[in-house]
Amino acid sequence: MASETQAGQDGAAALPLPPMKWDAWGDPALAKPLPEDVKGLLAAALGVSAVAAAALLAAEDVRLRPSALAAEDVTALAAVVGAAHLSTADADRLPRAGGKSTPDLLRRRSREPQDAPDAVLLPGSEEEIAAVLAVCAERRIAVVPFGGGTSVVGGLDPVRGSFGAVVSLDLRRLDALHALDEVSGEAVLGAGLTGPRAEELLAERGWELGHYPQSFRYATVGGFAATRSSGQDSAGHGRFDEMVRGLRVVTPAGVLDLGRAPASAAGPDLRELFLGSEGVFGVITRVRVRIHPLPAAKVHEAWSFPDFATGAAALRAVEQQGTGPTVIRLSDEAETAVNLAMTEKIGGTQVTGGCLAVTVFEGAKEQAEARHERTRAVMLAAGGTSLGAEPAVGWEHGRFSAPYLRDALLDSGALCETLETATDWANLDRLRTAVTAALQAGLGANGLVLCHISHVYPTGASLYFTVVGAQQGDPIAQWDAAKRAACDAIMANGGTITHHHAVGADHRPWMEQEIGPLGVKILRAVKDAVDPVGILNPGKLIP
Ligand SMILES: Cc1cc2nc3c(=O)[nH]c(=O)nc-3n(C[C@H](O)[C@H](O)[C@H](O)COP(=O)(O)OP(=O)(O)OC[C@H]3O[C@@H](n4cnc5c(N)ncnc54)[C@H](O)[C@@H]3O)c2cc1C
Repeated sequence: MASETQAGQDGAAALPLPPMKWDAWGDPALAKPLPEDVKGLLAAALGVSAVAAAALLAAEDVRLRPSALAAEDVTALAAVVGAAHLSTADADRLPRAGGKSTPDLLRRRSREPQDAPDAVLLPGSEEEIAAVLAVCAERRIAVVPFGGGTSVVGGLDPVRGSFGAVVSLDLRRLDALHALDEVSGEAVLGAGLTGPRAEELLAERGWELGHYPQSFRYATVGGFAATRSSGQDSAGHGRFDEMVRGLRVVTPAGVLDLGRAPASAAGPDLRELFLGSEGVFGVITRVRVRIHPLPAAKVHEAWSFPDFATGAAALRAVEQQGTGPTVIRLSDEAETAVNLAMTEKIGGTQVTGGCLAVTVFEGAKEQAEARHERTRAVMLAAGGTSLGAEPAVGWEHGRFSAPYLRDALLDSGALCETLETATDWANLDRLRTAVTAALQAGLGANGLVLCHISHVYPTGASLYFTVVGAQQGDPIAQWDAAKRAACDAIMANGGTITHHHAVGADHRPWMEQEIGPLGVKILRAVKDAVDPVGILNPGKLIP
């Protein structure tokens, strides 16, 4: 890596690196190239050509903009976290340069100078975080809280805003299980715990949180809370924000400890202000969550529906009758046809025609079986045909692998990205049709638009779109145009700008339409109260 950073600060990483590769998803050992037959299919059906793909760069060839942190700022911050927990080395800045959206990954391939935080700090306690925020407010340095680094909405963009420099506040050292209350079924988790580590610590005592987003292996507890994340088991365990009983948040104006009782009538619930606050109002340091005993049994069943509308009606009936699946999801015809729900079978023989649905049930053995039987009856009555357990087991087996597939697609010259929204059941078809049409128009005739439902509520559901097309010209601009068209279609057709990916920088232009000008004014007023200098995560969430 070449930059004109302060002398001696270039070179080897001084801090522990994030576990993910800096320019791709996850563990490089698990990355797989696309099989030749899938490449052939992509070339024939979508005109995808590997020639279009910008090559990956070696880390040494990346040029970062130089660190703008003054020597006195480095000294002041090192006095708080310790010199061993601060770095301005490019090798530490590069892996915190952004999140893992497709534009993020494509930007990492650029030979032009890339944006990166001016320094990385690893605080070890709430006191250190409070002191870092005080130094940054006084010295006018912006701060981007960094959890697992899996944002797909530009939530980690190293924006300096009106400040002279920006630092990444990597929260990985807040990784303790602080308390486990087996009587109430609650645990207090450090914000920097990754999903697997949190589950491991709970499992040692026989408990589970049950939050499994596709980014589970790398995302953190603080990140889940800061983005209102939703996991694949949301039908059984709820969204992450529904699991949160309490939060500790360090703001530049002081510390908040929110959530005193299982329920309260003491005015508006301030936890809600910090859930989904995306590092703009404060740094979440601890999260008190509802937990449940590790399930003793699991039952799987997959289903085929003749079309998406029939399948969606079945999911609605299951949710409205409360029959209790832990997982319930439905792929549309296009997603079913390419076997996207079962990553390891992509491009292979079709598992079913029509639309594939997956259900999983958990709990004590009798509970899981009873939930399965009740749900089964509703699915049959709604026109479903059982495919047995195997396709649902297959989905579960490959459920964290799809992001590796995206890397392989990008390398092969395909453009691949996702977006999501939610609406009421009565509006689901209208919204899906409008967003599909907008994405299709944005990608051109050869683009493939796939959709699934993966989160259901008594009154509505999420819609998750995956697009695959040929990279043409500047793929970042190509996706930007398609995404803008889709976001406009979402707003015009009664959807929310995001169901679980959050707002970040990418959805910020639509926030005023989402919550109205008075809503924006309220968020700005809260920002002024908790972060009067405005150092926290500039350019995100609030328009
Ligand atoms: C391949 C892939 C699949 C995904 N699948 C899902 C999914 O199934 N469900 C889902 O909900 N999301 C999903 N996401 C999105 C992402 O994983 C979530 O938004 C996740 O909750 C982010 O957690 P993180 O720890 O990685 O946070 P980061 O990406 O590090 O940060 C996200 C935002 O929160 C802020 N932040 C992080 N930690 C804190 C903290 N402690 N205090 C204050 N602010 C903080 C950051 O500043 C940033 O604005 C996916 C992303 C990818 C790349």
